[in-house]
Amino acid sequence: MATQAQNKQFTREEVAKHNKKGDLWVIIDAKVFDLSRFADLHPGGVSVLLDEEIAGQDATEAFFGLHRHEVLLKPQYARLQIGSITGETAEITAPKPGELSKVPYAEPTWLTPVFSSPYFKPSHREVQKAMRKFIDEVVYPDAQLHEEDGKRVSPHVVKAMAELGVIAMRMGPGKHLQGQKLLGGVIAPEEFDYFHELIVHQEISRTGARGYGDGLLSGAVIGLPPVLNFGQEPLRSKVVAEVLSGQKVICLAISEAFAGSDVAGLKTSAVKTPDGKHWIVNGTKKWITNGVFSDYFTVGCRTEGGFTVILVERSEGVETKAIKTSYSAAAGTAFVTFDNVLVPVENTLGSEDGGLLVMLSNFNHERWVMCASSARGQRLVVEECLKWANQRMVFGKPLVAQAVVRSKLASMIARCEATQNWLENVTHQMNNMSYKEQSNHLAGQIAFLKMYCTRTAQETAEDATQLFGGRGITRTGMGRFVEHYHRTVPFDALLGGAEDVLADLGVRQAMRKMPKNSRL
Ligand code: HEM
Repeated sequence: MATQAQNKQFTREEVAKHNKKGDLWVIIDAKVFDLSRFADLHPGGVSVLLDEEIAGQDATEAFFGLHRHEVLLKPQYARLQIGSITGETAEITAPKPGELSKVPYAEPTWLTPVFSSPYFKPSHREVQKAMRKFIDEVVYPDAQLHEEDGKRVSPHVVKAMAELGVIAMRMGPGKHLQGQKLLGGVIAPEEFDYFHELIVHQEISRTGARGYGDGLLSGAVIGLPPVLNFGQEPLRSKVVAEVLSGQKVICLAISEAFAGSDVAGLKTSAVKTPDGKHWIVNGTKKWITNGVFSDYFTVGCRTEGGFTVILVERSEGVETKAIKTSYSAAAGTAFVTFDNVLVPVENTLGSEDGGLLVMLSNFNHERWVMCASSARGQRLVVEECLKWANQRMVFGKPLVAQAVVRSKLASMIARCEATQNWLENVTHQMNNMSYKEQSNHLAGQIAFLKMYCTRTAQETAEDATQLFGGRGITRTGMGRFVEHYHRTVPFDALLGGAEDVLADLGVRQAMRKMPKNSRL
């Protein structure tokens, strides 16, 4: 809110008199700023402020060519405003928490005025509204802070996510939602479908903080379903309740330095004790998201007759070390070692030697979640690029006046729209198929969708970096989201199956369904 001093009115002529060192005012978007004392502290230096086209003048265009709007919203800079220009009103406003963006293509069509959708009902909009407000107000500030300092998600965010049922909603529709007051009662658990879940993931992805986003208990999205679907009572209810309430953290521990997409090549072993009451687990796991701060590990193990999934609790013999990856340490990415870890046989998830089924039934949902986030991440970059191309002046014209820039924007927008539309179609199929049918019919579709999402995401990252130039490789300032996106986008192309592996899977699935009587 404007202070009394900020309500003062000045003419442009009055402002023009304050144009020297020690007495320096500028106009930005009809607001008058006194930079007299700030000039020496200005990160961009003093000389640029003393330029005759800036000092005492309207610096709006110069300012927005060099700074993000958020600079003016920071309290230490906002208080430099001393008033406004008589008879003029500021035009540039920051989006309010929870608001939809008005920038074209910054929202999917179902959230764009006048457009309609066959898929989304009023309850989806209600969930979207509640999620956006929650993300903007509670999660976004924490995300920006910890993406940078590498610390894990703050306890107040975990608490709020648990209370609003966000952790549970990220696991999809199902019995685990029963008894949860989702988003304070905005949606009944039995009404919750895959489109509601799609919204939850896409709103989270808007934080533009990829490492923190994974640190936001993504381990549960992939590590808890095996417990939920294959765990034995009473362990199942205990672990599910602990994780959904945010008291305990779980992760999925499958990939190893020895094998990633090649599940059959895993070396971590589980051998029964002579009395048959325990497993003894030995081995290592690598790139385990949330592993650093996990209490439970859903572990893929080699067993005598094949492959078994076992829930290992953090206990003697379990150690986790942080791995430095190209995104934030807030994700808690770990190298995990199991050294003669004793685990009760009741912790077996699914049947002994039947671990492949446990893993495979998890994959479709996991990959679809990644598609949801990836598609929304691309859209965020489209919005950044549209704003930049519009406000950045080059050769005396906005960047968007260049045909080559428009061509890049066109490709970005087309990829983004194609991805979201395919994603919505797949989501509709998920809503109308049983879990088993999904495994049978959607594994190929989802594999191709993920391959397409992550390839197009990388193309968009490249194009965006070109548009932002040096700022696209700078971690602060105008291009900070583009730099971040370009640096972290390869994660999506690797997690949940590398692109080439998924492409191959999709084609093999299709060939299996080829009719025997079909010929050219
Ligand atoms: C209220 C007035 C201003 C404030 C609070 C301010 C603040 C800042 C801050 C925080 C930065 C660091 C980069 C960032 O985080 O975006 C910066 C950089 C810079 N500022 Fe300002 N600034 C102001 C006005 C201006 C004006 C009028 C100019 C005119 C030319 C200017 C020129 C620059 C330049 C050249 C940089 C370096 C940009 C870069 O490294 O890409 N600033 N300013």
